[in-house]
Amino acid sequence: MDRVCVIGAGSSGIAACQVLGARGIEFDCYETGSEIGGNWRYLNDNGMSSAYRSLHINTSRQMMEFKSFPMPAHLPAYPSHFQIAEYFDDFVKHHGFGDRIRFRTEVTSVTVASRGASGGASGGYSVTTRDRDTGEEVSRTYGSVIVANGHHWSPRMPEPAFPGSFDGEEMHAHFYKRPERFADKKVLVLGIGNSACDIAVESSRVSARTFLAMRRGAHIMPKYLFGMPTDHLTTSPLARFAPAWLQALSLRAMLRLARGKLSDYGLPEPSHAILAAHPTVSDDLLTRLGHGDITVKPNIDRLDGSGVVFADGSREDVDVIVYCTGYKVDFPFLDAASFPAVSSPDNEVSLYRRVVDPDHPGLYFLGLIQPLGAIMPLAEAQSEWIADLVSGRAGLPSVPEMKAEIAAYRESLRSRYVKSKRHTLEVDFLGYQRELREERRAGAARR
Ligand SMILES: NC(=O)C1=CN([C@@H]2O[C@H](COP(=O)(O)OP(=O)(O)OC[C@H]3O[C@@H](n4cnc5c(N)ncnc54)[C@H](OP(=O)(O)O)[C@@H]3O)[C@@H](O)[C@H]2O)C=CC1
Repeated sequence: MDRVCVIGAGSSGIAACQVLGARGIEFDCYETGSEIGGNWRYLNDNGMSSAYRSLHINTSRQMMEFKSFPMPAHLPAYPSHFQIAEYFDDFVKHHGFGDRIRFRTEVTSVTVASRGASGGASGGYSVTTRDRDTGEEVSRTYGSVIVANGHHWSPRMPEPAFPGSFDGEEMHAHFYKRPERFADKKVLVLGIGNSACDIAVESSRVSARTFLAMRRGAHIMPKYLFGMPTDHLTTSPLARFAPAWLQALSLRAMLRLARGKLSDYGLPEPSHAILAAHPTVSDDLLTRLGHGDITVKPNIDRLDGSGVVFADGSREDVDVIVYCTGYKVDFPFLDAASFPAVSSPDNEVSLYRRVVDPDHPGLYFLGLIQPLGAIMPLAEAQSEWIADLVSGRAGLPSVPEMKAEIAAYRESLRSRYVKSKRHTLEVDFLGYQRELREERRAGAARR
């Protein structure tokens, strides 16, 4: 069996390492930074973590833990990034594969190798790495490559850029770490995703004024409903067996009961259905709005020197704009022309069951999903399927069948979600696990 290359030792990469190791599949894992944990390693020296000092995950501990190593019960329902990074360290120690990760080693290119170079069925892939300390570049050939470099690290600024010019400071959420920099300033936070809400809440505690501008409303979900983490309700037996419309209806009723109308807090009522957008989870936002410490605004219309003019024609003086406008799906080591399935500037991804590039046998993408829930257990389930494929325990359908599944998935996104570059990777936490289980069964039958 060919040796496997795993790119990245964040939460998805380490899930792959664990599964490959347990199946006796040889692998090398390359990580640009000095430690594991990816996004969850605050101030990661790979430069790719978007974590801020106060970050706590917004899915519950039970939702995010790996099946092969549950999170300790003493951790809170919503652990901090410090606790999550420590849990990942313990996960790697527990499974004993730390010595297989080559730290401070950046993958600079992955290209299709000439047929036979790896001894595998396909030609395999030539993976070039650069040692960050010595600068030494090495190329090795692998039959299979698992790409797990994350999709929340490459900042996406507003597109197109807003007209006009701004005299103050502009920054993307990726670079935000602590609120002190906003002390006594007039801060404008753009977006209504999870970064925008967390950053606006923090800013509102120290700033002179905080504005939160958005181009549409969002159904703000609390972290707790009826005394339990909200995602315990969304993975309850009702959610397991009820159709999507019934889940949405009951969630809407529960939110209305517990939280009231969003317009009561000064937020625009969303024009989309409740599960038609990636959830924005925040308890604190509504309180900060109620305290009058955050002022809601519509989208920016234009930048105007010392301030900003909004879509409703109002103008405010602003010192700092924080663009919480999401991230690009980005693979700097893949040439866009050679790997079009993952190279769309609009985050469109064409992968069979969100993992397999039909035109590149042996190339797998891990954790390249955006669940209504946590990525970690899904990356673990994807890794089990990839291990089936690598070890020959499962086979894939034909290329046309895979492309038909991709087209059907894209169509399902179009019909369900608000059109946005942030809704190209969405999967249902439970439904996607079911899908992978069925795929593994079907794959085994194809051998
Ligand atoms: N505590 C946690 O666990 C946290 C998790 N996260 C996760 O990280 C990921 C990234 O989140 P986030 O950084 O919030 O990014 P998102 O992509 O989720 O949200 C981007 C926001 O910016 C808006 N936007 C994009 N472009 C423009 C524009 N040109 N003009 C106006 N608005 C614009 C989007 O609006 P539209 O919908 O119209 O496109 C959306 O409201 C998500 O998966 C999120 O759940 C983030 C922070 C904390």
